[in-house]
Amino acid sequence: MQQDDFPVRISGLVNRFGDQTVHDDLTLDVRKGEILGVVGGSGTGKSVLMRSIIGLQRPVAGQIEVFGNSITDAEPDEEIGVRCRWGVLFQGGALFSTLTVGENVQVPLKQFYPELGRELLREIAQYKVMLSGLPADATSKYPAELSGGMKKRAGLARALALDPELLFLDEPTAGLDPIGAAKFDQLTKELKETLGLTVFLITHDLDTLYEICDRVAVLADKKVIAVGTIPELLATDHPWIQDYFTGPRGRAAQAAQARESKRAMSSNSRAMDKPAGKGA
Ligand SMILES: Nc1ncnc2c1ncn2[C@@H]1O[C@H](COP(=O)(O)OP(=O)(O)OP(=O)(O)O)[C@@H](O)[C@H]1O
Repeated sequence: MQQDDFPVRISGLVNRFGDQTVHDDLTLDVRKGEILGVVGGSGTGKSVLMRSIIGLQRPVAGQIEVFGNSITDAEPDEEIGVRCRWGVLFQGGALFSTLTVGENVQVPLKQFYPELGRELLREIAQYKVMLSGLPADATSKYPAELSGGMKKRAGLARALALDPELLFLDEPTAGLDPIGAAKFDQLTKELKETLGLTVFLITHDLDTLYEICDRVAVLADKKVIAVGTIPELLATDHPWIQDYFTGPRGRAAQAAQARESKRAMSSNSRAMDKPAGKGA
């Protein structure tokens, strides 16, 4: 694999707050076009890792490259070119409460493309809102007028504003009901496939991991202790990985995915059995 095959490369990362070491010699590569699930117990440093990648957290040591550009060495001005190639959905959406959804989506557009006219800004924002599965009239609403699920979608619309190649999602399904969470998962997968995105997805949601993640990176002991497909992870004997994936919730998610695959296969084979011709 070549440099271009890894939009994000992290090596030797160290993050500390006072005498608390969060990451110690952490290494991780994100492959182009994958949905990489990032899991780990609470406080293991998943969000700090994401913030380090997008330049919001200055690490104590280590190298982070995004699209071949060093984030760790760069001056703030140098990062701009790379920054517009990613979008971020923060935990809770992080929408500006005094702006409408449409105006929220316009924020990064105005920042990176100040020359865009008002009408074009409005049209792009409207398109991103609809791409995120919100009704068109959500554009003129304020965050306080939206449900939790709609806020996530509004945050997603803003993350997609600049047509990113790389999308960061921090616990996108947290707080959603199971149906809303499943719909958000499907939307993420569809966006990845249609827009050719690479997705860095922090989650505690086992259904999300089983349904849409190509690989999963596990944070524990201040490092990424394993990265691979779920079957590959299951083949390791790390106790946290075993507890996480084979505990009651892990087994339930695995069973749900097996049922879903069976249902998809039987509806595919019914479609193939159908005789072609008039009315078929
Ligand atoms: N700005 C900060 N100042 C001091 N400590 C911080 C700061 N940001 C994060 N931490 C600490 O770093 C550790 C990792 O935090 P982080 O938010 O990355 O965890 P996480 O794995 O995302 O957790 P969760 O799954 O609960 O969201 C925590 O102990 C947290 O208190």
